[in-house]
Amino acid sequence: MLELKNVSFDVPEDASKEILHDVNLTVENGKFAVITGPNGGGKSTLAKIIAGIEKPSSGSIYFNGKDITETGVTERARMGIGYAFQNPVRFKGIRVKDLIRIAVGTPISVSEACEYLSEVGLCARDYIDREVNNSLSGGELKRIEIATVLARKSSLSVFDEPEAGIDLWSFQNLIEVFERMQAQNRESSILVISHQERILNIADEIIVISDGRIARQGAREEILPGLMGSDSAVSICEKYEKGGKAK
Ligand SMILES: Nc1ncnc2c1ncn2[C@@H]1O[C@H](COP(=O)(O)OP(=O)(O)OP(=O)(O)O)[C@@H](O)[C@H]1O
Repeated sequence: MLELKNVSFDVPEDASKEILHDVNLTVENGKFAVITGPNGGGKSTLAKIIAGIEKPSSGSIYFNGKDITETGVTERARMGIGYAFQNPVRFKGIRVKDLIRIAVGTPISVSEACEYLSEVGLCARDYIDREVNNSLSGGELKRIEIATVLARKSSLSVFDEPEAGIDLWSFQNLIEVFERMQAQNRESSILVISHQERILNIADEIIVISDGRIARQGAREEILPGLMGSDSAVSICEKYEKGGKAK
């Protein structure tokens, strides 16, 4: 279980600019939680704090009862927190198969590495020996990164806008990937940052972040109807950008 208690974050160079204010959040084991809300609300910052890339200015983070506030990204990965960036990093000189092997953490065969690529809809033989550099398209890179998170088999997997740059077919595949992840390990949790209605529709819990604060959080059945209001997930952003509250 992940717990954030009174987490705040201000820009290191300018302490007067607080990006997250007093965030309290719990993701129980086995849950699929989605964080949504308007652009610039603080979602990616929160994901980076959970992954250990950024340290909160105040507050505490607990993972399975252990205080991990001071631990860095590598240690958190070892503890079972996987993270996929909004904009994945390119690694010149590293091949896709190496990246997957690093994620698994133990030596694996090429065909085992290929299975993870197939999971995200990539034709494995076309990609397994490719370098993770600028020659990969944004959508390909995004899917390869999702494959590495699958390979990690983390107990908590955090995905920052996994749908960004992904075509419609792959998007449906992505939903199935999440469903399979949870079916394979009922205790594993997934935390996704997304604006997509189809991802919100499969969430157990929805957390709305606006202006650095949790505006709403609760079960999907409770939160989603107020967000959808008119007809689409776009209304989430519009409502909050106008300073409105979800009903
Ligand atoms: N290092 C930084 N220095 C200054 N401002 C920052 C820094 N990091 C983030 N911010 C600001 O903090 C706010 C929250 O950013 P964040 O990326 O967390 O938002 P988000 O909710 O993920 O947005 P989006 O939906 O557009 O991805 C934004 O206004 C952003 O410009």
